[in-house]
Amino acid sequence: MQIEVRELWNNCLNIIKNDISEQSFATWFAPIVPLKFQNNTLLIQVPSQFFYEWLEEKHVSDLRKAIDLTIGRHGMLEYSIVVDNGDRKNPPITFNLPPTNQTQNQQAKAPNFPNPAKSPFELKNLDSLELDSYLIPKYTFDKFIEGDCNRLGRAAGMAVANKPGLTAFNPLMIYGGVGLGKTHLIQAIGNQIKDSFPDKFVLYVSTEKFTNQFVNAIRNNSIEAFTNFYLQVDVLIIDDVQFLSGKEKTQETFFNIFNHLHQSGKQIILSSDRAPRDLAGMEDRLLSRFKWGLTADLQQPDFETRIAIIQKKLQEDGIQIDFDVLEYLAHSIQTNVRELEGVIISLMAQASLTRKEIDLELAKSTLKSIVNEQEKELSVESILDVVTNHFDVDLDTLRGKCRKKENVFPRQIAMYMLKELTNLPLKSIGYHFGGRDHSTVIHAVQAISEAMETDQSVEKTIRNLFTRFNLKGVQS
Ligand SMILES: Nc1ncnc2c1ncn2[C@@H]1O[C@H](COP(=O)(O)OP(=O)(O)OP(=O)(O)O)[C@@H](O)[C@H]1O
Repeated sequence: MQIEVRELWNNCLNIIKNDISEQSFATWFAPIVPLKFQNNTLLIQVPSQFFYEWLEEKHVSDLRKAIDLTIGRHGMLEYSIVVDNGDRKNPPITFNLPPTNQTQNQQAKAPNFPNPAKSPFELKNLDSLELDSYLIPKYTFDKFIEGDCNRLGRAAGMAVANKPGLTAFNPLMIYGGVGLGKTHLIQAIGNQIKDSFPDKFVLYVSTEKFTNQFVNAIRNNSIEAFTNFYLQVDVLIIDDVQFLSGKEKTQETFFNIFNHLHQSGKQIILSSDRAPRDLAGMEDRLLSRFKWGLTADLQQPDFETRIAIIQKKLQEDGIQIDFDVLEYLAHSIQTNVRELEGVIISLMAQASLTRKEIDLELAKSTLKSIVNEQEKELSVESILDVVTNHFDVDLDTLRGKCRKKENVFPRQIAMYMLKELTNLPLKSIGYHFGGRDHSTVIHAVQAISEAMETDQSVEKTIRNLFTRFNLKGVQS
């Protein structure tokens, strides 16, 4: 029986492995222990309540698929959670993973519109139906940390949420790079409107989904029903409009829907990964509509905002960490809030697995294990490694306070390289050299830049160091 359950679970793992990232697999599935298989029910042991909740929230569809393919559509899954004293909870918690024929998968997944039960094409009378907005409740303003990076977008979003369709911000277009909070912000607007104006029909839809619905409507000869459905929306939230690029027919239909809603005083909220002026493959008339209201960008969060975001996320899980750990995390992950969240989650998982406190050591080892190869190559450590090897100084001396010329020069080169090869702000570079302030870094960068102009050997040295990172030459 034991062998059978292990084999069964290994088969599940092989299926899941193909569907998720290596890191997620290692973090969330490798620690699971299969315990029993009986009456079509697989019992697995997970290390903590947090694990169980995470799997249920994020990997329900992966598990369902694996169970379907190994046990069959009637397969069930049960959890046993290891409690703090190392014992298993008894009886096991039954995981809410029903057989496929009464599946709840769709609810657990990202909004998957249209849902057959509520197909927009069958919609006859809005009043008689409870409509799904496809909003995720956790995306609220309260959880969206404000900083210089998002102040305008957040304020405009609040204004729109308070008076949908009645401000000049129509459409409201939020744009910005990957993982900077566009979806969170536009969903927060939708959630707040739903709270304050329960009668309004708020609809969130990704551009991809909108396009698929449109293509299906063409195929089913139901364009009119499709358009009519959208014309009944009071607040239309469309995510990732850059995906409309090059899709002329979808753009045309969207243009008509847009015009109609706008003229009727309905609110339109859009997100894009770039500014309207940079949206290639988009009809001019649509682009000009996008610019009618307010366009606000989300930028990379600054250090203080990153600290606040980390604090908030940990607070939500009732976890407190020392400021030096917070500072380390905020200095190490600069670009993307999603990445920042990923690290926090891995950190919590590691702490839960190893039953350790989240301290600097755990933060460093967790972070180290999740940076990808390219980042590894250009990590602070690797750059300092190249410099210390080249000049034959040890790391502590390089980072330390010694003012001897033979140490100052490599230190200034290291600062220069960090400035050139990473996106780290000057303050963070200083942090890696015993907490020196940004003016020391500016001075070092200037000194090396000038030396390169006047002294060919310095220029050659830098060139050599850069080639270690497969860069063709010095970036000016
Ligand atoms: N200011 C913020 N405060 C709190 N959480 C944030 C903030 N900005 C982003 N996040 C979180 O970061 C994660 C990524 O955000 P989101 O998915 O909204 O980014 P996005 O810009 O839509 O990314 P993509 O371009 O990949 O679609 C989410 O979990 C979100 O809650």
